[in-house]
Amino acid sequence: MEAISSSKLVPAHITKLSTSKQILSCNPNKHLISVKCSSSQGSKRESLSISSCDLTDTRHVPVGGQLISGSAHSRNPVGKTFSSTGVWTLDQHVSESSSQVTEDKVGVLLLNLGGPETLNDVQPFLFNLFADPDIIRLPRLFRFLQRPLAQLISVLRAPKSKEGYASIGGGSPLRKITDEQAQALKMALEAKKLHANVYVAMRYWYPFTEEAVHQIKNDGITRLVVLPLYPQYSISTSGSSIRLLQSIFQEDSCLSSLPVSIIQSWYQREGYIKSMANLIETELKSFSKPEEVMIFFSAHGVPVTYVEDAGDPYRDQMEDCISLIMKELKSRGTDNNHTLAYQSRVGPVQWLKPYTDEVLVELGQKGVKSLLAVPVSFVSEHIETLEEIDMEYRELALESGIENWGRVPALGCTSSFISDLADAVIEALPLATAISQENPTKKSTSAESDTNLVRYVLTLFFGSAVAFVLLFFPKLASTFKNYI
Ligand SMILES: C=CC1=C(C)c2cc3[nH]c(cc4nc(cc5[nH]c(cc1n2)c(C)c5CCC(=O)O)C(CCC(=O)O)=C4C)c(C)c3C=C
Ligand SMILES: [Fe+2]
Repeated sequence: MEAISSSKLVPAHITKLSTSKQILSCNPNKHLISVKCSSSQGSKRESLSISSCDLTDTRHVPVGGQLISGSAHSRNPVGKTFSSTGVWTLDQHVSESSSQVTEDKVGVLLLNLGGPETLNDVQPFLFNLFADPDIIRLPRLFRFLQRPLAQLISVLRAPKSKEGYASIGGGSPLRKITDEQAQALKMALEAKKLHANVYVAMRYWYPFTEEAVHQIKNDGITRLVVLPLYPQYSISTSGSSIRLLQSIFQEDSCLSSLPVSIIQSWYQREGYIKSMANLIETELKSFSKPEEVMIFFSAHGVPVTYVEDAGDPYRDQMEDCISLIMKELKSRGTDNNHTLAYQSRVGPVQWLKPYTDEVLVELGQKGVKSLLAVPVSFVSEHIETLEEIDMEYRELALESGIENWGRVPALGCTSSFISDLADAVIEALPLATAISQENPTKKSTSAESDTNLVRYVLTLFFGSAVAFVLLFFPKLASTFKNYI
C-alpha cells in the first residue's frame, strides 16, 4: 500500500510513516478520518472517528525482512477518558473484531536550537553547531573535515559571538524561555483534558536531545508528539533536529517501535497567524501614524543552495507565512506596506536575499520614516532579536534615515499561541506511528567494521593535519573570515 503525503491531508504537516491503511481524507477539526483498508477480499472505505483510528493499529511494518504487528496495537488513544494516573486514555472502537479500552502515557517533545548559558559555553556551543552536517554541508568526500573545521571556525568566531552574548546579559535566554513554553503547553493541554509530559530537546546545548530521549524512556512514554519550535521547516533547523532524533530512535529497539507523530511545520495554523497579527496590531498602535509604518519581516536566512539545490521548503514557507499574516491584518482593516528580508548570514556563501541590513539602508534612502521590525522565524527572544535586531539593525536604520523604529516581541508564552500549539499536539496524537522501520538490531558485518576503522583513522589523520595547517597559517585561515 502506498503511503500518501500527510502534508496534503493534515494541516499541521504531520509526518507519518507508511501504513497498511491509506488515508483518503482527514478532518482534524471534526475528528473524522476516512480510511481505505485493503485486504485479499478487495478494498473497502470506512469512516472512523479519528480517535478510534490509530494508523499503527493492524499495521504490518516490514522490519529486517519480517512482518511484525504495529507496536501500538493494544494501546490506542481514543475517546476522551482521563484516568487518575495522569494517563490519557480514550474510548476505543477498534477495527472489525474487538473493542478495548487502553491507556497511553503521552509525551510531547519540543525541539529547539539551544544556546550558550555562559560566555564559557560559547565556543563549545559553536563547535556543536558547526559540526552539524546540516549547518555546514560539505560534499561527501570532504565529510571527514567536518569536526576539524567546526573546531577551527568555532575558535575563530567565538570572540565575536561572546561580545554579542555579553551584550544581552552573558548568555542565551533560550533555555529559560523554552522551559516556560513547555510548562505553558503542559497546562494548555491539561485545560483541553490531555495529560502529557512535555520535554525539551536542544540541538546544540543543554538539555541535549539525548538527555530528553533518555527521560522519555525512563518515564515510560507510550505515545509521543514531536513539535519543533520553528514555525517554518528548514533542513538546518527542524530538519537537523528530526534527523538526530531519528538516528537515536533507530539505534534503540524500544524507541524504534514507539508511536511518534512529528509536526514538521505549523506556520500556517490559524492560531499562530492570528497571534502574530495581534502582536503586530498592538505594536503599530505605539506609532503616532500607524498607517504609515512599514512592516518589516526579518527572517533568519539560510544559504541559497539549501533552497535551490537541496529543496529546502524554508523560503516558500516563509513567503506563504508572511502573506497569511498580511491577509489576516488586511481582514482587520490594517493594510500597511510590508517587506521581507533575511538576516544573520554566516560564512562565505550566498544566503537568501534580500539581506536585512541592505534593505534597511535602501528603505531609509527611499524616505521610509517609520518601520516595525517583525522577527518571524523563531518564537522566543534570542541573540538575533535582542542584539542583532534591537541593537545593530536599529542603529543602522536610524543612521539610514528611518526616524521611528519599533520591534514586535517574540510570541514566547502568549496564551492564544500556546493554546494553538496544544491543539496541534492533540490533532497529531492519533496519527503516531513508529519512527523507524529499519532493523535496529542489525549488526555491522566485520567488513563494515574494518571500513569504519580505516575511515576513522583517515579522518583523525587528515582532520588533524588540516586543522594544524589552518591554525598555523593564518592567511589560509582567512578563507574562513566570513565566519568570524
Ligand atoms: C529559523 C531559525 C534559524 C535558522 C534557519 C538558522 C540557520 C543557521 N544558523 C547558522 C549559524 C548560527 N546560528 C546561531 C544562532 C542562532 N540561530 C538561530 C536560528 C536559526 N538558525 C537562533 C535562534 C540562534 C540563537 C541561539 C541563541 O543563543 O539564542 C549562531 C550563534 C550566534 C552567532 O554567533 O551569531 C550561529 C553561528 C547557520 C550557519 C545556519 C544555516 C545554515
Ligand atoms: Fe542560526
